[in-house]
Amino acid sequence: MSAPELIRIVSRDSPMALAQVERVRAELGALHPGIATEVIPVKTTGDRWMGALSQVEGKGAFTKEVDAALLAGDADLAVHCVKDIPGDRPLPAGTTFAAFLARDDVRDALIHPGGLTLDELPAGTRIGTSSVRRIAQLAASHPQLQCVPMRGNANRRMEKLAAGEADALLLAVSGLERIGRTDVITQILSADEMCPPVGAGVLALQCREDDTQTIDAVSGLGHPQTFQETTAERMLLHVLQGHCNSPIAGYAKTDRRGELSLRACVFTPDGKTVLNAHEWAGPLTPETLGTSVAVALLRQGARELIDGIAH
Ligand SMILES: NCc1[nH]cc(CCC(=O)O)c1CC(=O)O
Repeated sequence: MSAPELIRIVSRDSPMALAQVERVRAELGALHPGIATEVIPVKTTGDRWMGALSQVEGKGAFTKEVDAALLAGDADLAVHCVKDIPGDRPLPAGTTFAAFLARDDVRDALIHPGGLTLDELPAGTRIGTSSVRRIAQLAASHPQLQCVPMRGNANRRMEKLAAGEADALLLAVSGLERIGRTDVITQILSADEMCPPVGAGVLALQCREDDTQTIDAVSGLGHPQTFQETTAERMLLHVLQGHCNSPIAGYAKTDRRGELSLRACVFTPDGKTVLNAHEWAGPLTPETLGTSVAVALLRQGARELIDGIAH
């Protein structure tokens, strides 16, 4: 199969999303210098709507319009944060993952203009985040702090912080790296203090499943270890069937010996109940590891907990 002359790349139009596309273009350019690329930015429902995501299409709000452009043939390749791709339903029919790029930092960071750490923040400090995963974990570890709703892309959240809408923010380290703003970080939270979300720090390349020309051209950008980790995490999310208000964390990690393990937690929104499971893959495939950890959480009552949260 001959390589395509041009690959049209569709993505959200936030500064972070466009930086992600530039990474893809750079990696693709190094692998296939002969392929030209064109960027097609689109605004998604998730970018326009500043209320609760559960009031729009929930988790699909950041991917719907991008996937529609891919399926309509207006673009050949979609770049998504895996974290933003719904895990409780299959990918849109007719599309497939062609590659997962090497994983970036999975951790969350605190941004506090006064330079304090989480432990040092005075009671009542307002943390701007609408993430149910961050809210639940913070309620469990730092109940004296108060979360206030905060949506919008990372640059806009920093503007809102400067305008006094919150006293501090929690944002992904990888996102801040992509927009060149690691300077605002005052503390990086370890994955043990704040368990990352499924797909943290991973970019997915999605194609039409019949477009073997583009799939073949971009599949060389895939990172095998990231593929294994992401596959285990997404299977966990699929089996748990979480909804857009489910506080779920899941983090698969490959150690120095190459051994894959998966930790996952399901919380109540108030952080008072924390279900926790951790397993090593051993001979299991990543899919089976994800299923096994999900089953361990279901045995602890995850179904009742997830279904008990309004959405
Ligand atoms: N919810 C938006 C979003 N989607 C992916 C990232 C970060 C980058 C990543 O984890 O791939 C962010 C920003 C954030 O949570 O701070």
